[in-house]
Amino acid sequence: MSTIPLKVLVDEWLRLDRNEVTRQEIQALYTSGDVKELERRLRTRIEFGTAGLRGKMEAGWSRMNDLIVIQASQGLCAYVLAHVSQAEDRGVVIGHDHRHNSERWALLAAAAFLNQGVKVHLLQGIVLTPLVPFSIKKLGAACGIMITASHNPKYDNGYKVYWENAVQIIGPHDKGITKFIEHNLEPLTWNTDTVIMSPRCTNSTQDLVNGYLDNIIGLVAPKGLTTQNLTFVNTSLHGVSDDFLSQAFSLAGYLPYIPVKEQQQPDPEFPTVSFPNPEEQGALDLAISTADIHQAHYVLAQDPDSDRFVAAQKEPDGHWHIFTGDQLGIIFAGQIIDNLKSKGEALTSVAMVASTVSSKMIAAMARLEGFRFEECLTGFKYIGNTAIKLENEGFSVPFGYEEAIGYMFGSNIRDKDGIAATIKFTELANLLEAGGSSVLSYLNDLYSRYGYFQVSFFGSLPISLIFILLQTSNGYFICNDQKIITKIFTRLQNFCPDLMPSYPSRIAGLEITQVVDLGVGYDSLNPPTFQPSLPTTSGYMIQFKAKNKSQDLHITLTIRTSGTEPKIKYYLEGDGPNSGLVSCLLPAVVAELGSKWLEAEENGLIAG
Ligand SMILES: O=P([O-])(O)O[C@H]1O[C@H](COP(=O)(O)O)[C@@H](O)[C@H](O)[C@H]1O
Ligand SMILES: [Mg+2]
Repeated sequence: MSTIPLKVLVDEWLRLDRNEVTRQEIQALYTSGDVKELERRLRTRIEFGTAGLRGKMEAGWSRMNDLIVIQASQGLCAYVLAHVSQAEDRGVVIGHDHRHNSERWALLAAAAFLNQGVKVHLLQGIVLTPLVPFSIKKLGAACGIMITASHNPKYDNGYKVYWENAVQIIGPHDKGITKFIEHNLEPLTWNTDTVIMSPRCTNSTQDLVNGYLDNIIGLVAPKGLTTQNLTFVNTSLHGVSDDFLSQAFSLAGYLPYIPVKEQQQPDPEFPTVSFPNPEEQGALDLAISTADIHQAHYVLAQDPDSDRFVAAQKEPDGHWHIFTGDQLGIIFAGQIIDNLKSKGEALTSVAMVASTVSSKMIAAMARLEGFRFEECLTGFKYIGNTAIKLENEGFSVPFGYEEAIGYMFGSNIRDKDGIAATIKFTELANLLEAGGSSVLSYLNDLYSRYGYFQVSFFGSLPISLIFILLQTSNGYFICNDQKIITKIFTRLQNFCPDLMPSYPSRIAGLEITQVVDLGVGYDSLNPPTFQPSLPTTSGYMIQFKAKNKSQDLHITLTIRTSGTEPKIKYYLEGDGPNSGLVSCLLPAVVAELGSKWLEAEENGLIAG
């Protein structure tokens, strides 16, 4: 589209779009001569990112709207018909969350599939994301769609796509589907009125929800084995989880949790949080104050589409410890390994998966316990597909995780699941309570068994009291301008203009010893091909390893562009024999990353 005159793009939009609101948006921008905004909206087409299509709900090819949903569904349907056997009758599973437009887009997607003769398994009512992969597997469907923007701001919405293996799509399907979308741009139907009445549209939502909950209950010990002395507060962050979680608690035999009333019901306006992302600082404030009022022991939280999970524990001094994504990953891995060991099961045929930007603690556990650990690219689609690959090699894969508070349990859902994680966490907390312990103590126990890993910073201040050998510090910079992002990464790839490629050679007094650029497929330590062991990824992603020989300090620093939000994310892990030095080093690395590498001030980046 790069050479097409803007007027042609405007005319094409007005020719195809039948939604009066979005038509008017483009018309008004054209009438007022807002070329800049029209360029932003119409010059490029929205692409599959970390979790499908995701963007602002407004008119334009680069945004989320009716036309984009129809075109994406038509292209996906044609691609599935061409690549999946018996796709017509196996059908597509379609679910949606509670966001503005979500139900309408689920129906538009359903209409597109029905129009091409493909059966639709419509999950009716508001559902949670993990129900889609569960249903695909249960029904043997050909693919699945979930309309959600997960944790993004209220103005956004999205379109997650699952393949027949019930995992979100990766290459080559993402590129293949994109091509098919480009060949199916002419909308064939806008009619959603007949979808539900169609004989090819089935509704077994209640059975599927029951099966989904049974599956989760199957992950925990039978009723009656836990004490009930603990009080839990749960927040759904205005998302979809409460209905499902309350049922799961009851089926598991747990006493009901105390919901954060103001955030309990699905609300597309997300009125009490500016970002409904449980990873954001402050997102748990209301839950924590509710927990204080009720003298609760733990706070539990799911993200709005209920595929992610976070928790906090009240410490004896009254301070709340919010577990990081890596800490929860380590805790769940420990819980599963301990459980398998208590049953006398051999661990040699067990495998676990984590993304390459997650802590390496599970690798340390795997070495000591003798199970297999495999890392993969960022994004749960890679974790799910890696788990299936390992299963095909004969391993059982009871757990996988990513630092972005995503956890996968058992083999029936190869995706992260906030309800399953909440139930497993609650089971563990109750079990530990029976032995006079707590989840935080259990984490410390795991540190001393397997090594000392800890996320320990609040801003730049170390807050952990745990003795640390290896520490991580993750964060991000907000950047809304793609051109600035390109400029920043191009500069990093050409740091010394005389050398090609030439990445930075030092940071915070450490010497860079290895650069792996997964955006271009380059590993400085793998001559002569310089091919990295992980595949290349769309967007930017560069991993640096650095060391200070004299003080025996090491860091791994990964910088990447988010595929769901306008952010440059960084993931930093450091180790050395002197934990005090590591504690001082990490903020110094973050500071230099911001000021010198990313030139945050000059580029108008906002640190998160
Ligand atoms: O939004 P969710 O809960 O589906 O989560 C999605 O986005 C997260 C953030 O991705 P990024 O770092 O590219 O922004 C990913 O970690 C996750 O795998 C993906 O499923
Ligand atoms: Mg989510």
